Amino acid sequence: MNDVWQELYKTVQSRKESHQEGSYTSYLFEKGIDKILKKCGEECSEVIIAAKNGDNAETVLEISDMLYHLTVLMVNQGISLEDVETELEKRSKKTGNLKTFHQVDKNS
Ligand SMILES: N=c1c2ncn([C@@H]3O[C@H](COP(=O)(O)OP(=O)(O)OP(=O)(O)O)[C@@H](O)[C@H]3O)c2ncn1[C@@H]1O[C@H](COP(=O)(O)O)[C@@H](O)[C@H]1O
Repeated sequence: MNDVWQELYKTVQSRKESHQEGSYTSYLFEKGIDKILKKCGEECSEVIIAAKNGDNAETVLEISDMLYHLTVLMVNQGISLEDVETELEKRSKKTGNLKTFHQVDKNS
């Protein structure tokens, strides 16, 4: 997964650096942040509906769409894969998080 995601990240980065004719990614960068965020929101809703319907094949497609659009968002904002990896790594060192999250829930 890491290799595929790294490859995708590089492709998306190259689309940001130079416009490519017929590229959907270039189209998103041209439209800008509002469009990118709108697509992230849409894809998230589609993941929810597919999962709620118990359709795993459709859910996999929608998760992939979402990961792609999140990757475009990351590149747009200058967030690297390593930034996310570092955060996940940091969290992986801490288990037994139920109480922490429960407290956050109660306070919100
Ligand atoms: N992973 C993806 C990927 N997932 C989804 N999509 C596109 O995302 C779009 C979303 O579809 P929707 O039906 O939601 O939206 P739409 O109506 O087509 O378009 P909108 O006007 O709503 O944006 C479709 O056009 C898909 O083709 C993707 N487009 C590109 N990639 C990756 O990006 C690489 C570069 O692609 P290009 O930038 O097109 O060269 C590809 O090789 C892939 O690896």
